[in-house]
Amino acid sequence: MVLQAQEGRLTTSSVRVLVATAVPAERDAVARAFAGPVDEVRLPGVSLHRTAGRYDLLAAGVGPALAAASTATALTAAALAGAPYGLVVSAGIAGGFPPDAPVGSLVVADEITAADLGAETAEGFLPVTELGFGTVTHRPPPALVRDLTAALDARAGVVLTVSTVTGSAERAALLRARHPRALAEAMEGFGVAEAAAAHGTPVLEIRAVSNPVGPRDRAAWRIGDALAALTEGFAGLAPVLEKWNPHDR
Ligand SMILES: O=C(O)c1cccc(C(=O)CC[C@H]2O[C@@H](n3cnc4c(=O)[nH]cnc43)[C@H](O)[C@@H]2O)c1
Repeated sequence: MVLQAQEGRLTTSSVRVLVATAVPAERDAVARAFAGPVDEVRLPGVSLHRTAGRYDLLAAGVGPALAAASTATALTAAALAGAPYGLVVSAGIAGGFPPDAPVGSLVVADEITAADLGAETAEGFLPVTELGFGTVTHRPPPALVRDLTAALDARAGVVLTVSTVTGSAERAALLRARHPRALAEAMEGFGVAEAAAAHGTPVLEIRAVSNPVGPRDRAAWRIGDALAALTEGFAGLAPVLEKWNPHDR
């Protein structure tokens, strides 16, 4: 690892970054932000696209379980090779809660929260934490979230992880009532964050909004616009990471 003096502080200039998207189209949108060739690295169970710089891109699968399994595989392989990642980024398109996260906008998670991990009871939904288990929220490094939000002209807030895409105004309102700071919902962030936490690795979630959270209208999803916003977001991420001190949590 190369340590450099920057504005009087020591920063790490060679943190390796694992970016986990759900599908190859999202992974390729991230790749377009980086110049130079991309090499394929095959591991048991997953395949990485390695950029000329410090980024390994992984199409980790749809949903929190497969995303966690794929991310854990990549993290373990890197650790065993003696080249662990210093940061994991969950990235892709997402539903945005109107009016705070409009279609085409970028959201950086300051909390990554599993919205449906718990139990329905007569008194309503209880998260697993209230049942005495585990966790439902991971918090990315606040300084990095702040700097990225400013650099990307993005919004910072809670990004929910759901196993079922919201398809009604009622469900959208219920989620917002339970999570008033929620800006977006997607299906992988919490799984990716659980894998990162198991390795003691900081995590980010960056989402480009392709559709409003609410009544299902799949034909209206602006996937192309969201993928373009994702590419732009990752182009802006690199300079912020250059300055990031991983010890600033
Ligand atoms: O059909 C395509 O060309 C295409 C290109 C890129 C991505 C997709 C997906 O379907 C990605 C699925 C992925 O998107 C997230 N997502 C997007 N909107 C929502 C939502 O409203 N609620 C929950 N998740 C959403 C999610 O992370 C999915 O895994 C297709």
